Amino acid sequence: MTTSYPTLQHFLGEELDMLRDMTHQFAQAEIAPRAADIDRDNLFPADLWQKFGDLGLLGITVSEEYGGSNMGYLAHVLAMEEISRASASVGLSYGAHSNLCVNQIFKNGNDAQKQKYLPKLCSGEHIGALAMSEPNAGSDVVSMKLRADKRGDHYVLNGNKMWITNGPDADTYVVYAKTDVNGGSKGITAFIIERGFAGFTQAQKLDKLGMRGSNTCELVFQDCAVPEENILGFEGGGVRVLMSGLDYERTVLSGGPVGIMQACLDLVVPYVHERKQFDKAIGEFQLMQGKLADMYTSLSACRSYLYAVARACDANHESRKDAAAVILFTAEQATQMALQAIQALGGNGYINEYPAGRLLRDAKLYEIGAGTSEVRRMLIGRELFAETR
Ligand SMILES: CC(C)(COP(=O)(O)OP(=O)(O)OC[C@H]1O[C@@H](n2cnc3c(N)ncnc32)[C@H](O)[C@@H]1OP(=O)(O)O)[C@@H](O)C(=O)NCCC(=O)NCCSC(=O)C1=CCCCC1
Repeated sequence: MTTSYPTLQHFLGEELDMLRDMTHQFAQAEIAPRAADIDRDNLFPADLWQKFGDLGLLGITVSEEYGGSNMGYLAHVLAMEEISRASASVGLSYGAHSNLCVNQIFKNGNDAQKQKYLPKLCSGEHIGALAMSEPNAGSDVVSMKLRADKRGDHYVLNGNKMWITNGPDADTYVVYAKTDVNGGSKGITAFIIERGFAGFTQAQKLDKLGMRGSNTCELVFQDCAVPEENILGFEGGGVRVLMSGLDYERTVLSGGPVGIMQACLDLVVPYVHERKQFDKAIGEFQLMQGKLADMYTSLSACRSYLYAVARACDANHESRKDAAAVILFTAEQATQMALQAIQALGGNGYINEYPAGRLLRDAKLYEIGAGTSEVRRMLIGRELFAETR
């Protein structure tokens, strides 16, 4: 692990260690120095996408024939963690592209769709997004209202999507719509939509509390004609695409909060050596050492759980319960750790010249996006109860 102090070694093996170190070097050199500007000025750094592509990070779960690097979910988590450690905003947009869009097309697309869309998404020529939530369908996602009516060999989409990460910047979108408004979960179908399809527009950009370099917007569909070959999976099969995708999404995105936690420690450890009060470094005080201990323990537990869940995905033993549990735990711990970082830095923690406030604002997103903490608790409890009936 490339830190200035020892952390728990995970013995990931040569290939994964190299990937983590390479991503770390790149992210610290090319992203971290820009993180404050990205946040302050709402800058989406599109120039990074080609570089991510060159490093093989965009199609990390995709096989080589479609332009991917075929390294799996633990690799994806490591990349997500190191990018988010440098800038959580960039990490979020990276995760939305590479998991929510690219991995969904790879897992659910037919060969023609994968040939058409994945090489450009994996190289960074195109940016990806996924559109699930609507103004009145957030946690209750199955109640979505975006309609897709069949007309001959195409579908006509009408309605809108809300809070779409990468929405303003993407070229390729995975979009869920109702092909049977009375069909409940069996009425949902997934489509691949391209920027530039007539009747499809990227509307108002949303002004957010955190993750400010990751653009979010509303998408509007007005008589938008989509060819039937752009159905991802099959008509009426979208809920399976959506729900199974959420399991991978929750696992991979958990690299975000873990990266934020590492960034908190990266900030606090040197600070408690440099900052002197009562004629000694504040790290000499037991109360500060207690804070360091809590932060270290929390990060190590989150990281270890996350790597175990990602390894299970790589072994085709993904679990809905653990996907929900790992993001529940890492997200809540990251928010608490960012609060600890602010407290450890005292007055400096409360001014924007230092990154502690940004880490808190960014961490909070992970208690809401990809399912709220409440939905995650409901899912874990429901699954555990059902499994032990
Ligand atoms: C858990 C939940 C709250 C509850 O669902 P219900 O009870 O309505 O649905 P239920 O009865 O659980 O299931 C429906 C069908 O689906 C099948 N299935 C379930 N899991 C799976 C699975 N793992 N694989 C395959 N099929 C599955 C299930 O069998 C059922 O089919 P059936 O109707 O019986 O034919 C669900 O809706 C949920 O999770 N919401 C949070 C959405 C949510 O997380 N957005 C976040 C969007 S925002 C976002 O992602 C980001 C935000 C910002 C950052 C980037 C990401």
